[in-house]
Amino acid sequence: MQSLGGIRSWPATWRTTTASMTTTTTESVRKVAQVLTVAGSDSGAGAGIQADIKVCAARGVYCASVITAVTAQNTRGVQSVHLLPPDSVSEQLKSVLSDFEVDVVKTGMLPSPEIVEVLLQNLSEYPVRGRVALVVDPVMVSTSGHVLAGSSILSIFRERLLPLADIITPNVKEASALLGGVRIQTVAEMRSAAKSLHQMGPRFVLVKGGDLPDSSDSVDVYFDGNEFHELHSPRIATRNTHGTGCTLASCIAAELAKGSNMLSAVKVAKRFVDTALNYSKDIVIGGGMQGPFDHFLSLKDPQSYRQSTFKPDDLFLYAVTDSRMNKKWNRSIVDAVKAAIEGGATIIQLREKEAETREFLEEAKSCVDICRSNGVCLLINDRIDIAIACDADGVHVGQSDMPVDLVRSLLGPDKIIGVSCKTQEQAHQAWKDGADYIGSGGVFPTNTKANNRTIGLDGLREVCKASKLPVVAIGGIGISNAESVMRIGEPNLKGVAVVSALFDQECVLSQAKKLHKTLTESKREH
Ligand SMILES: Nc1ncnc2c1ncn2[C@@H]1O[C@H](COP(=O)(O)OP(=O)(O)OP(=O)(O)O)[C@@H](O)[C@H]1O
Ligand SMILES: Cc1ncc(CO)c(N)n1
Ligand SMILES: [Mg+2]
Repeated sequence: MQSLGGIRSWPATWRTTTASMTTTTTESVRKVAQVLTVAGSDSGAGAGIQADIKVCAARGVYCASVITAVTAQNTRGVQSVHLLPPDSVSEQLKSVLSDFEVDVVKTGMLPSPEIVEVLLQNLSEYPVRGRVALVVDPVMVSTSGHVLAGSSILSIFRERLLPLADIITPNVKEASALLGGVRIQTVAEMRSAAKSLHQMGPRFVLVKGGDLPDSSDSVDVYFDGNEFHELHSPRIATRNTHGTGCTLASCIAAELAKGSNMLSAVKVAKRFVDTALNYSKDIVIGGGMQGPFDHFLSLKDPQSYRQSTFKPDDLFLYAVTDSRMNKKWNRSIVDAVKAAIEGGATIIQLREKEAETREFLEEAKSCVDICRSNGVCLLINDRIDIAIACDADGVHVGQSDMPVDLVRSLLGPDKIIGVSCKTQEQAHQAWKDGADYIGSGGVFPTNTKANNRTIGLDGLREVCKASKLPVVAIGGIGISNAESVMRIGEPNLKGVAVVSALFDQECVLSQAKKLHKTLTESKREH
């Protein structure tokens, strides 16, 4: 198989040629993998064009769309189907194929022989970029039993479209229809159907077994003309399987567009469908028998959204946990966090250098619940993986941890990122990289952090002056000296972060209350 380009990025000199001149620019260009889906619109957005675009986006591939039909569909079934005129389909195809560098064309609902004809015509006029380029999902009947493409398309499919296809992905009913109605009720019959379909000309065949009766596994049969592969996954008990077929085919197309070989693309796609079904097995969208699922693995219960978005004033009394201190005082992280919040902490950071990952994750999840129900943000020190896994509000990183811009790209735009800065240069960089706040210190000598240079109140003032970001002071701060810190009077110094002053104490609650009082008084005075 010829390999495809995939995502290419080259920073080298780029030459653009126009009719009148040649310019040389050193700007880098980033080519992206591109799929074109030719399919029907599903108003319920679980299948069809809408699914295809979501899958490609989820897989990091651009997806252009040519609409062949507009269906009125929901989770109860298909209410109507409106075919677009073949001329309109043809215009859409020309627009995309004449302009975009399409790597892979994926077809879904092709509801009439005339529409297949204009597709074939355009594919011959505008060869696509990759030569492994055509994924045909021969959509015919919806799971609810509605005909999306009738028997009139069978002969043009068999004779002209399938021979051009790199892969076809029929479900058992579609495989049966293409083969003139043969019985397909077992994996053995799926294998024999795959073989017969291969003789119609596609390079690879995947017969999907989502609708195979009485199977505890969901089995798909792949045939490359030589060898069979059975792809098994446990059948997921869910009503949300609408659009699995479109999703599988689009994911195959997306992986091919990135340069994958066919078998790897199919395996990734199967795993993607499986993961998405599992993630969304209990979501409720619509009142009918077959619901859509979540291609981005990110739909959430409205209750679970972050209660409070970050405000600079949240840095006022910033509590940072420490496992050694909790051990020493024989309390859990969860109890420490509860007491700190009750005493007035306005933001929490879990800084657990010694905890085992599994244990830390469980504790972090409990802390997220506590913080969220109190409207207090929870950050994780350094461990981006834990922050993602427990859906914390953000992370705090040091200068030798993962760079802030990379953290931002991993966590997305709405998570909080704080970064420790000792110098003006670091403060400038924090702003450029998209941090939300700066932690600056150690202001005073501290035992909590070994080999940590003390910057003093002067150093803190410099960092504040160098940045537009809100700053929280850290290092050796407690009830006795918090006021002297706040007195430096820089407008972006929003509060103090404390470790020992709260957690290396017998009673976290009373220390938090005292510190909160001190800070409130010093705020009133300045
Ligand atoms: N309940 C399930 N659990 C796990 N995998 C499933 C389940 N249902 C379908 N699949 C998988 O989803 C993919 C699509 O298969 P299916 O046979 O349902 O296609 P389809 O009928 O064309 O889909 P649709 O018409 O609903 O879009 C296959 O890889 C199949 O194994
Ligand atoms: C538009 C459209 N395409 C494909 C399918 C198959 O799931 C569907 N239900 N609707
Ligand atoms: Mg199905």
